[in-house]
Amino acid sequence: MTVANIEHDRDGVVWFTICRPEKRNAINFEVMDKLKETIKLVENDRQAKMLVITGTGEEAFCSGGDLSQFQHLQAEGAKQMLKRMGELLYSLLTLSKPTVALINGAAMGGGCELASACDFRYAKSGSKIGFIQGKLGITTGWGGATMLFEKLPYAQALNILLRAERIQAETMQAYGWIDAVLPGNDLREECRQLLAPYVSQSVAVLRAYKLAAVEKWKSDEFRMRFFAEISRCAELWGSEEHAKAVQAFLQKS
Ligand SMILES: CC[C@H](C(=O)O)C(=O)SCCNC(=O)CCNC(=O)[C@H](O)C(C)(C)COP(=O)(O)OP(=O)(O)OC[C@H]1O[C@@H](n2cnc3c(N)ncnc32)[C@H](O)[C@@H]1OP(=O)(O)O
Repeated sequence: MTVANIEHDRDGVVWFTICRPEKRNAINFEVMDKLKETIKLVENDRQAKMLVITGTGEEAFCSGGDLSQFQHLQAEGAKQMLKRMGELLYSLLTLSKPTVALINGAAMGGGCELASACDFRYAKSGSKIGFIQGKLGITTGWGGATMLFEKLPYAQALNILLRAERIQAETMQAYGWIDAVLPGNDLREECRQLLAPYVSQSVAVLRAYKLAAVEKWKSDEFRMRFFAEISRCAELWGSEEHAKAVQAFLQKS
């Protein structure tokens, strides 16, 4: 059973679907490998115009890191895992083609960071969005805070991170993090309708505009901030608060 599906639309849209509904599309090392492969494919495929990332099922887009797999990671192992996914989201953020997170349900923890690395976020009405890492005794560990501070007004970004709460998609739209709330009767078709004006442009035009946007994130200063956030999360990873919070979650399940 594959952990992710990659599909190519005739209009140049590449669809990456996480296929772990039994874990609410949690990200493990296999998903990371598939995502890395897809980002490289979209970057190098002249026919690829856009990348859409979504999840399988009605319940969740992505529930973040796979706690059942990552709970056993100690200091160095945790740091390597966080940096590995951080590099992936950095490459997604700076991909030279427009990207979309199609939020088909709950987005929690690193799932919100995955969506934050995309250019657009379209959410099914009623989806819950949770930068809840603070409640686990850690911070965002895949660059999510740095990206939020880049994409939202400072106080709004800090409000979302410090609250560490589950927030309705409609509210996150008012905050400026969600770009469109969709009925979700046929979510992919509703997404395709939003993308139609974009994919009518040539790959060269889409790529040129995206590069105009991401050049600023290719600076050493931005990368330093992005990976300093990850190092701070790694420091908190070993805290007793984090261990207890993870165990509490896994034992409730
Ligand atoms: C690695 C760091 C990273 C970062 O922030 O940088 C992180 O993402 S840390 C992880 C943060 N994520 C979470 O804490 C989210 C945990 N999940 C949930 O809050 C809920 O599952 C939710 C809202 C996504 C969906 O709720 P729902 O009621 O629909 O489902 P259940 O909670 O009953 O879960 C069903 C089933 O899936 C398993 N599950 C869900 N999320 C994860 C996860 N992140 N890792 C591993 N497993 C997960 C859950 O244990 C249940 O399994 P079952 O065997 O059926 O009991």
